[in-house]
Amino acid sequence: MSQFTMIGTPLAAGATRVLLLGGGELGKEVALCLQRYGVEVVAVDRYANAPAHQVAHRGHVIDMTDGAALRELVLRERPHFIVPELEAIATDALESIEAEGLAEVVPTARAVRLTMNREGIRRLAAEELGLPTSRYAFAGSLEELAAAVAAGIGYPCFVKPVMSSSGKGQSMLKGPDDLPAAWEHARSGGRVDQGRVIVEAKIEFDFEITLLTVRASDGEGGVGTYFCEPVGHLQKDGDYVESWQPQPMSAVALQRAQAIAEAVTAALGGRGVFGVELFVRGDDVWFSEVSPRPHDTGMVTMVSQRQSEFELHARAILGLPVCSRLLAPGASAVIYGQVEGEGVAFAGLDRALLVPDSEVRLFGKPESFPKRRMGVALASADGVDEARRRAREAAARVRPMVAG
Ligand SMILES: Nc1ncnc2c1ncn2[C@@H]1O[C@H](COP(=O)(O)OP(=O)(O)OP(=O)(O)O)[C@@H](O)[C@H]1O
Ligand SMILES: NCC(=O)N[C@@H]1O[C@H](COP(=O)([O-])[O-])[C@@H](O)[C@H]1O
Ligand SMILES: [Mg+2]
Repeated sequence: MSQFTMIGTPLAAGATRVLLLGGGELGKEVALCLQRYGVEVVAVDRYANAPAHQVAHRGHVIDMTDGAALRELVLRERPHFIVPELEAIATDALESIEAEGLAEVVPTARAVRLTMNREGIRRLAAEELGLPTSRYAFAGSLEELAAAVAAGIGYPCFVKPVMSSSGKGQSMLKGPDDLPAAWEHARSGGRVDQGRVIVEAKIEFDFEITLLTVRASDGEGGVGTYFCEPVGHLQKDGDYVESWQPQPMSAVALQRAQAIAEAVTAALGGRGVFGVELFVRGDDVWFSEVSPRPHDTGMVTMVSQRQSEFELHARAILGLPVCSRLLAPGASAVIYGQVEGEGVAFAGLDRALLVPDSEVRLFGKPESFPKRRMGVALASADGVDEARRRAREAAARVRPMVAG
C-alpha cells in the first residue's frame, strides 16, 4: 500500500497563490471555491486546525494583529492575493505590503483598514458620502461616553468596541445605569481592545438586511457592480441566528438600499464581495456597516443562488465573470456549540436531513463552547417562510456532544 500527503505540496509553478487571513467557516468556503479554479490556498488563523486549515494546501498559525509576523509570512509565502476573512488584522502592515507591490490585498488594503474599525467606515459613510445612519459618537473613556449619550445620542442606544464582530463586546443600553457595565463589556469583550467605542442611537427598523454586493469584472476590462437579492436576518445579542433570501421589500426601499451599497462599495474600491448591512423601515433605509468580504448571513446563498457569495468572491478576485441571480428562496439557521470542550461530535444528522431540501454544514472547529457557531443548516423551498421553517427544524435536530 502506498501513502502520500498533499499537505505542503505546491501546485504547478505559475499557479495563483492566495493567502487567506482568517480560516473560519467563511474562509473555508472561499478556499474551496478558489481551489476549483486551480488556485493554491495558504490559510492562516490564530489557532491550529481552523476550518480552512483543513482544506488548504498549507496552513500557518500566527497572531494576525502582529504586523511584523504578517510581513514575515508574506515574504515567505509570496502570495499573489491576500484575502482577509476576519476583523483582527494589522491593517497598517497590509497597507505597506500593498504599497510595496508585494501582493494585492482584496478588495484593497485601504478598504480593509476603513472597515475593520467602526470609526473609519462610519465617518466615510456618514460624513464623506452623506449616507443615512443612526446618530453616533465615539468615546475613549466612560466619562466621554456618558457625555456623548447625554449630549444627543439618547436611549436606547448601542455601545460597541470600534474593533469587534459577531456582537462581541456589544451592549444595548436602556438608561444611564447601564453605562459602566457597557463600557467594561466593550473593553473586555471586543476582539482587540482599542480603548475606544462607538455609541449609536437605536434604529427602530421593520427588518434588517445584508445586501451582498459584488464588484467584479464587467467582461470589458472594467469593474461592474452586481447586487444579490436582499438577505433578511435575525440577530440575537449582536450575532446572527437565522437568515433568508430574498427578503421582500418595497421597490423604493430596494432602490435606496442599492444606491447606498453602490456608493459605499465604490468608495472602498477593489474587487470582491461586500456584505452591506442595512436597516429598513417602510421606504426608509439606514446604512449600518459593511464587510469587505463574504458575510455570515450570506451562507444562505450556498442553497439559494447558483453562485454562492463564496463563489462570487473567488470569481471576482480572479477576474472571472459573475452571476448574482437567485435560484430558489432559501434560509440558514445557526448550529451553536451548546457544549464546552474539544473534539465535539454531532448526533441527529440522520433526522436533520429528513427535512425536505435541507443541507447541513459543520465547520470542523476543533473546540466548542456554548455560543460558538459550529455549523449551519440550510434549506430551500417555494417561499422564504417555509425555507426558514425547514432550516430551523434541521438545525434543531443536530445535537453537538463532547466525546468522553
Ligand atoms: N444602531 C442600531 N440600531 C438598531 N439595531 C442595532 C444597531 N446597532 C446594532 N444593532 C443590532 O445589533 C446587530 C449587530 O450589530 P453590528 O452589526 O454593528 O455588530 P457586529 O459585531 O459587527 O456584528 P457582525 O460582525 O455579526 O456583523 C445588528 O445586526 C442589529 O440587529
Ligand atoms: N461575523 C463575522 C463572522 O461570522 N466571521 C466568521 O467567524 C469566524 C470566527 O469564528 P470563531 O469566533 O468561532 O473562531 C471567522 O473566521 C469567520 O469565518
Ligand atoms: Mg454587523
